[in-house]
Amino acid sequence: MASMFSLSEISKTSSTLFSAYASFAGSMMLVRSMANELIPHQLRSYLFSTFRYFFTPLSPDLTLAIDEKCGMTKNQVYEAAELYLSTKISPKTERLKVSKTRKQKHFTIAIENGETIVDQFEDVKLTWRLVCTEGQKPHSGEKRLFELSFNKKHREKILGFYLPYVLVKAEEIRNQDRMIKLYSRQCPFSDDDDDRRGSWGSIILEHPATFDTLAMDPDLKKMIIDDLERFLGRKEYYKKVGKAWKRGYLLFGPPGTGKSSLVAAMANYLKFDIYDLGLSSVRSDAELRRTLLSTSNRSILLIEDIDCSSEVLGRQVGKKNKEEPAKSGLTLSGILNCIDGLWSSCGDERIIVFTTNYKDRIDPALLRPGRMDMHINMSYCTPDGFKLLASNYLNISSKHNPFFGEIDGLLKSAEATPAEVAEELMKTDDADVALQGLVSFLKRKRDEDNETKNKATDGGEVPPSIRRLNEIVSRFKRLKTDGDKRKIMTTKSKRMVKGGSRLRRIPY
Ligand SMILES: Nc1ncnc2c1ncn2[C@@H]1O[C@H](COP(=O)(O)OP(=O)(O)OP(=O)(O)O)[C@@H](O)[C@H]1O
Ligand SMILES: [Mg+2]
Repeated sequence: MASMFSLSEISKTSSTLFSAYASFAGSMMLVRSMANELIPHQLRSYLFSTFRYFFTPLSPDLTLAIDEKCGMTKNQVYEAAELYLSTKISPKTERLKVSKTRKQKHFTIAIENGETIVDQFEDVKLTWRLVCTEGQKPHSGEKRLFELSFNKKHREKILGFYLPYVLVKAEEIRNQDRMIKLYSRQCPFSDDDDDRRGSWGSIILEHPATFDTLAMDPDLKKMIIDDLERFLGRKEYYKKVGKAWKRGYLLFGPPGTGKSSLVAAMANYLKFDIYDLGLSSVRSDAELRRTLLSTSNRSILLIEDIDCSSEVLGRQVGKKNKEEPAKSGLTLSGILNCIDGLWSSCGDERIIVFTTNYKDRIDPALLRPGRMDMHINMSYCTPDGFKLLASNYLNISSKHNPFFGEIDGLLKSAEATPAEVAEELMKTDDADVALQGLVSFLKRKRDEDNETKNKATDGGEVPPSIRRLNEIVSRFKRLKTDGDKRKIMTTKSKRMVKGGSRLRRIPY
């Protein structure tokens, strides 16, 4: 056919095309290498980006790059995003990273390099993407960042509301998985081992007490929870009024009324660690300062049985035996000043709790107005307290139960602690038998109380030393049966062993 090219013509055309392309490519390479030689690097990248700007269609999206680090420190937004996104993983995600340390309760799940997650915030659709690249400098390791893309018109909303929302959500997730620790001071067996003195050892606090399981006056309980909530939300307020962001509680009441349980409930509620400071092991102000400085924010500093500590604290004043060196150079007001001074200059979200069985015996410095923000009286078991314990321990309510009325009446005339009532309720699974046992126990208690009162009226007031002895005996009886429940919180726990003439705690 006339219109058809002959084979030789086709090969001629293609060889012409090829040589034209080769010469074009050659000239481009030449131009490029000349440009590399002649145009400085910065100008070159500017020209390229301008070129790209004019020749690529305008994107309606904005991408925020959220680097893992800000210089040397961790980027809070990156950390929060990592946690937040672990709850947003969709079934479409193809690669995930799973990890767990020995002490973590749950697996940590995170997306892998290149994976994307789509999130919705009000009417805005957002896309998160994890990008991992090799660091540019040798040994600089992997560089990780999240890219967050969304429509440009939502910039204000995302920066002003969405990212703060991610930070809050991440904090909530962190708190859910956070394990609360109970710190105690490590005390070396040799008094000369100064290096280890004052350092803290910790175990995971697995005390089950919560505000729901605590038998106490419902109004008081609500007041404490409200107080804690208000405290947590008042960071700016404390700053404004120029006060350290801390709160002090003095818990007082007879043994077994739930002081230590309340501290555990507070810690569980706030997700704060507890630092249990046994004052008897602190030898000097310097040691105390060092010890307190190594406690962390969002924690409760617990000083149990402060009335007993005052004996330790007073030793340097009333040293009876001149041969025996003073073990403590501390006074309570010295300690309080140290705590005040340190915490007004460093540390946030601190709670201090002192407990005592005898409020009337403690140093007036502690009771001075403004020192402890709340004085909480943990009292004997009330009818309301009993109802809660019955529901928790036996899963029964007051409805149609013939024992409840009688027990309510008995609780008004006999002083029984929640620990004693709980002890009776735990004796058997049969609710009626347990309640019957509690009735007999309360009657016995009431008769004993009356007997003591009668003796007091017959032969004058019971001397304080006898009263104290009675209290110690009843406390001991309770301890013997209730010991295993107390082992975590109390300072008189199994962690103590006898060493020489003193009781010493086993370091963790
Ligand atoms: N108010 C309460 N509500 C619920 N359980 C309680 C309460 N008080 C005591 N218990 C029970 O008694 C046990 C001992 O209580 P806890 O150690 O809290 O008393 P405490 O007031 O600290 O005593 P102590 O003055 O001897 O240190 C708890 O583990 C708990 O089982
Ligand atoms: Mg206690």
